[in-house]
Amino acid sequence: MIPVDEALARTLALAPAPIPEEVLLAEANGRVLLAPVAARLTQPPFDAASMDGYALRSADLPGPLTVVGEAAAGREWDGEIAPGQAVRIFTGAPVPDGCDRVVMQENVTREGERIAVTDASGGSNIRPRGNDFSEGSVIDAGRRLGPAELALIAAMNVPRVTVARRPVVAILPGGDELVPPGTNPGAGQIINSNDIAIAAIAAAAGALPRILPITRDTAESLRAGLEAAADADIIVTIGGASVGDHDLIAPVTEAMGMERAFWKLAMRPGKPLVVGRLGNALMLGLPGNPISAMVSALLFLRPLIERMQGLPGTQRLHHATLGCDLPPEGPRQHYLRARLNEGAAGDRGLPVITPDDNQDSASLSVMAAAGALLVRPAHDPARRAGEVMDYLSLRDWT
Ligand SMILES: Nc1nc2c(c(=O)[nH]1)N[C@H]1C(S)=C(S)[C@@H](COP(=O)(O)OP(=O)(O)OC[C@H]3O[C@@H](n4cnc5c(N)ncnc54)[C@H](O)[C@@H]3O)O[C@H]1N2
Ligand code: MOO
Repeated sequence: MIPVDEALARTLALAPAPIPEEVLLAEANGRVLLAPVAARLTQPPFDAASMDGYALRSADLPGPLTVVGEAAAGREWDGEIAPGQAVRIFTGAPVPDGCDRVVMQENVTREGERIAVTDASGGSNIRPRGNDFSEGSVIDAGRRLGPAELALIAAMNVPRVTVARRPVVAILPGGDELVPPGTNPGAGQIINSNDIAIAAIAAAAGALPRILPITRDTAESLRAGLEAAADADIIVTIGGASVGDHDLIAPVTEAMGMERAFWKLAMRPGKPLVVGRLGNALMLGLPGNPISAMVSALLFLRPLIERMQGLPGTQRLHHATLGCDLPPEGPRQHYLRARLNEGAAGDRGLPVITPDDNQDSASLSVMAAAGALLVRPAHDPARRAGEVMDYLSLRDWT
């Protein structure tokens, strides 16, 4: 069994280079930028008022002054004021030449065209030209676009962006015992619940998941399922990854010519994970136990999808203070379902993390209640409450 870090390195080494595609900005949320974006203009393009009020010369304060015109957003006043003059101005309007200050209207009294400033304290209330960005300013490639980046690129007057194509992930649940949610399970049958979770993890990482029909525990059925998935970028099977007589992933994929990167790793849960290349696709054979499948997907599928979009695909470890004593760890790196208490500030203000007593790799209720996976390296010595430990958040699945 290889260690988790080596297994992840071998998985990421399989990732093909990201494939660029151009999309409208309106379709780019959540996508990863593959080509840098350069601003086509300077923002703001002119010195702009940041308050509704009067534009004037500081030297003339406190007045009285004469209002000689009006400037609004989209309607500039293109004169130049003389000493003793002011221009009525609204937020976003270009500040007329000669003015070095906008006094907000609450600090001004006005009679006819005459104003006097009652309070001249405060700043200039002028946003200087280029205060936000200048023409040619660059947003680097390699970051995922969210609302703030989209607005910035739009303001830069760039309507289309080059992003990574979303990898297509075919998901193949397998097992004679599985029936879909909403059906009446017969004797020995259980509800297929894994595919939906794996699809959600894949989608959150930026992929396009496609759930395929449940395959049966025969080599023919599994082979047909794998063939139906062959044009995906990544094929993810669920179940049958272990060594039982009905666990067909290893023998069938081997017979189909899979180049294995590894099978089995020192990880708990998730030991039987198999990863490799099958035809033109990459393949991850996840273990069937629901928590094993989800943890394997978080640790391997998510980084692989990220790497295929040009992101690093590294795990985002956080720190927390342990809420209880723990016995020494076994030979596999352990990802324990744990509750995170952000309110109870532990050492250095870190949240307090406490693993659940039930670490069964089939217990979905524990997983759903957990906010975190506490990470314990293989052979980690006994730990005392109060020690600082690593964890993966289950809140930011992306
Ligand atoms: N002799 C050994 N037995 C097992 C070993 C081992 O090393 N030697 N490893 C164990 C570990 S660790 C795991 S994890 C499991 C994984 O087994 P498989 O990948 O072969 O999974 P299955 O046997 O097909 O299923 C396990 C369990 O999960 C349920 N399941 C499967 N698919 C779904 C689904 N889509 N939705 C909901 N539940 C699903 C299935 O009914 C089983 O209960 O092997 C151990 N055994
Ligand atoms: O590792 Mo299995 O993944 O214990 O449940």
